[in-house]
Amino acid sequence: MLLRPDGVDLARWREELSGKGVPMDLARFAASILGQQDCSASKPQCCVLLDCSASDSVAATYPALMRSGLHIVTPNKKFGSGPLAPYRELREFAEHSGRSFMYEATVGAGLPVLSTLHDLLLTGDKVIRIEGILSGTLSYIFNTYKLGMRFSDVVADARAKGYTEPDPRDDLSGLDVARKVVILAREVGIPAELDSMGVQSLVPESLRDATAVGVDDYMARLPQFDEEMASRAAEAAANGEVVRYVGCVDAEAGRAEVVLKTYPAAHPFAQLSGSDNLIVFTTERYKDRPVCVRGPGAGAEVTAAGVFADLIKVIRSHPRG
Ligand SMILES: NC(=O)C1=CN([C@@H]2O[C@H](COP(=O)(O)OP(=O)(O)OC[C@H]3O[C@@H](n4cnc5c(N)ncnc54)[C@H](OP(=O)(O)O)[C@@H]3O)[C@@H](O)[C@H]2O)C=CC1
Ligand SMILES: N[C@@H](CC=O)C(=O)O
Repeated sequence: MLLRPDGVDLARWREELSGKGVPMDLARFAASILGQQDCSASKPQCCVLLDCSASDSVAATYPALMRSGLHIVTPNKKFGSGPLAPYRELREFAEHSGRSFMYEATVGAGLPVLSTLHDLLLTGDKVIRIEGILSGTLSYIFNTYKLGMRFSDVVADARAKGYTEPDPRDDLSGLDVARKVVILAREVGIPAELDSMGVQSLVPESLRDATAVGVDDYMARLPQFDEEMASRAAEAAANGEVVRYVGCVDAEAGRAEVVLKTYPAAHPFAQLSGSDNLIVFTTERYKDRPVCVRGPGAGAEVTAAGVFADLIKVIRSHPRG
């Protein structure tokens, strides 16, 4: 892993590294590693791929990289919510080979969501239901937006704060929440696939079709949705309700879904602030008073902390690689 020295400009640092032949594309880097000898045999130290991109092509290299001896730490949801068969194979390979696949930051960023779930399962608890506000971006938008504001301004603000995905369409379409729900559902044994998840988009058809335009064009077209959002929010407010985007895993029914619902203003989902996530685990052990994990669920600092904690765990549990 290469760490940028304090005070060095990112662009200049990148230029310097590529001048020294350091590959800056993770997928190409992966290919170059695979061209070498078995990583675990050739290097005594712990080798970890730290994928902090949102790239499908980097995620596709995980199985081969793990077979070559690397551990994988990532906040990237593409592999964990990708096709089920390779996902299961990688988890099984990791289990038998002692390689680690660590992905805490894929759900709730730095919040202990997956580790809490793992500990509940590890100690014999049975999950009944997982429900929550799983998007820092959508939470921020709903918590910040007030009548009279422009919806598009609040989205731009969330993007500037580093809460959105590299492509904010993933957040506004509900796809990012659906990915997190797939990851959670698989933890409790539901063979969830992203394609079969019912996802309700926050933005209208006309904007959803804008796949051909780039992110900046999309952001420029977003004000077209301002009026519709204002009338939707006004309607909910007139009924004393708020609109929230919620992911739900019903472990008993073996079902997972993402829904846009209205809640009374006193509901815990309506009481959040900023980019807060709130994940509620109802289990056999915690049936009457479920376990709740709450806190900021997006942003560079908290996400980096989640990734770093995973990295430290890998290094500690594999001191010799
Ligand atoms: N932002 C957040 O709050 C959270 C993010 N995540 C996840 O973290 C990941 C990163 O998100 P975020 O930091 O917000 O996104 P950014 O767009 O800020 O950063 C992504 C980085 O990945 C780099 N990148 C993309 N493809 C490659 C590649 N093939 N090889 C090397 N570098 C590459 C990009 O470089 P370049 O700019 O040159 O393209 C960019 O620097 C995503 O998977 C996201 O889902 C998870 C939890 C919270
Ligand atoms: N874009 C995501 C970032 C974390 O996964 C979000 O808003 O929650």
